[in-house]
Amino acid sequence: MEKSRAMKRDWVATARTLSEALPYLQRYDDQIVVIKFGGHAMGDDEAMAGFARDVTLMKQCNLHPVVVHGGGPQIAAMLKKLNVQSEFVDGLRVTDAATVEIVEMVLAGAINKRIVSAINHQGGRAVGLSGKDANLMVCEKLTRTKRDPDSRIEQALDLGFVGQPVQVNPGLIETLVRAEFVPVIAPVGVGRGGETYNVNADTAAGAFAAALRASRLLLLTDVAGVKDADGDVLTDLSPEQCARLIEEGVISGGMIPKVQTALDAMKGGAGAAVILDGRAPHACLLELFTSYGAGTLIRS
Ligand SMILES: Nc1ncnc2c1ncn2[C@@H]1O[C@H](COP(=O)(O)OP(=O)(O)O)[C@@H](O)[C@H]1O
Ligand SMILES: CC(=O)N[C@@H](CCC(=O)OP(=O)(O)O)C(=O)O
Repeated sequence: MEKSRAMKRDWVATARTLSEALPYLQRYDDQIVVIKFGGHAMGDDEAMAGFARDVTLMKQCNLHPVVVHGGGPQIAAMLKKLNVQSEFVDGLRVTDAATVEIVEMVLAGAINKRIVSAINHQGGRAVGLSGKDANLMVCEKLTRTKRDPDSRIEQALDLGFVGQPVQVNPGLIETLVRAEFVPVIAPVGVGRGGETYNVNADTAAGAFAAALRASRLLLLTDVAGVKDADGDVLTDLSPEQCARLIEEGVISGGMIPKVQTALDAMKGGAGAAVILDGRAPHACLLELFTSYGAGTLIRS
């Protein structure tokens, strides 16, 4: 008797949570949400299954998820296995001709199909693509310079086949979304001469979020959100606050391009961006469908 009463209380709480989701389901009805699923956020098979289930639930609720995935740690493991050295400049992998082949194999092959299978296993209809399909993401070679500390002269850095998206053609994605599919996109771009480019997955996700005028860009990473100088997660940030935190050095390392991607995507047409911990169970659902949210919301 005692036990069944306690169970009933749990059911009521569950029903209340479902009921509280109504305004959020209405807000995101027929909206596109781009989700960047980073290599660190992927975790084991159970975490992958949880992510796939949440994505399938979103689609079932008539919210249109578009997944852009990374795979940095998985590329690193494959390069190590094949004895290929790799280095990073400003968080970007210097990518020579041999490396770009391995990057494409890992991202557009193994990881892309793992995510597609996981979503389809949950009853979704995922379709795996890379930026090469239908010229989805046309790139130019990324140019970077570095100031020599002694002469103060800017020197050009050659990162090889690292691409900067210059044109996103989202037509195929829009067609798939309307036909009830879930696009899963590997951040491999195509050059105007047909060459292959390795694109940072945050950058690729931001470019798609802007081109698709997504109502949200969710950047799943391995920290709870953007933290202040005391290490506390900030729930809301404006572009001005982001600029100040970068200037003060509170936002540093890999978080700088992530925040920059969020700001660029918003400038390009996305509604708002959220940086959140992809390893936390149901992170996307909590962010989209509850009043608590998760992570750091960046909006104007
Ligand atoms: N203010 C900050 N708040 C949160 N994380 C920060 C901050 N400044 C720097 N970081 C670092 O940024 C990292 C996230 O960037 P990165 O490792 O490139 O993520 P991913 O591999 O998911 O793309 C965090 O793990 C953290 O070490
Ligand atoms: C140019 C560049 O650095 N490309 C990245 C692409 C994958 C990526 O960004 O994956 P995560 O999001 O898991 O880090 C790389 O080669 O690692």
